Amino acid sequence: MNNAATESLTLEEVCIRLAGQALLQVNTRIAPGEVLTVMGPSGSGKSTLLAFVAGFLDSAFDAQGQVRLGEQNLLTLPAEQRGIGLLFQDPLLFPHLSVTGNLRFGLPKRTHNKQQQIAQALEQVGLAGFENRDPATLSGGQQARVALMRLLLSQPRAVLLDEPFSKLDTALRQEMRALVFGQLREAGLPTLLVTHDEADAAAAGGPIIALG
Ligand SMILES: Nc1ncnc2c1ncn2[C@@H]1O[C@H](COP(=O)(O)OP(=O)(O)OP(=O)(O)O)[C@@H](O)[C@H]1O
Repeated sequence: MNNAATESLTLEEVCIRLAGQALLQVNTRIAPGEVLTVMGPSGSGKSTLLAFVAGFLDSAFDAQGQVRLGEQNLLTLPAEQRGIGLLFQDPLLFPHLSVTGNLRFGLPKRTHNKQQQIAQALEQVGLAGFENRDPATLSGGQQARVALMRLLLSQPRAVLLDEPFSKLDTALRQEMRALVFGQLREAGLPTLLVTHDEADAAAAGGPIIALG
């Protein structure tokens, strides 16, 4: 779609504390196109780590360390300027907007050929001709595909995935893993995946760290 990204996402000596107790420690570098999987029991701090990187960590936590994209320190930037794309278990499409409206929302304001980019994005995920559909009329898998393309059209510099396949049925889950990881690799995006599912980690094909 666009030129592949070339930046690494670096989490250097990250230590997050809650009520005076260390919750998690991470020291890692995610290469362009690589997916780092974070696993761990409920309450071990997986979502907290994503919130820290994305820029919306609750003030109940005390965080130390550095987060860098390429050479840029992300921690001094507000969430909306970090260039981080997020995918959750729910596609979170805007129900009052058509598929096109949702994808337009992802596109940077000054994009030329918006309609053409949207049509190409839909074609890439087997949804050619779905431009005017209402999200409520799409299947779960179709909604997940639109959410993925909205993310990619927003030209993020890194991606965070929080249990992105957990609400899909088994067959669809396998298909979406291949699609999501394939697209992220092709786009060269460093990606942090939080999951409980070892098959997700295997499909991601990258290193795994365990919290807790
Ligand atoms: N806003 C908050 N204020 C205080 N404590 C919080 C807050 N959010 C989460 N916690 C606590 O921080 C710890 C880590 O929570 P977190 O949601 O990161 O875990 P998780 O590994 O993502 O769990 P799960 O797998 O269940 O989603 C938990 O003990 C949780 O109760």
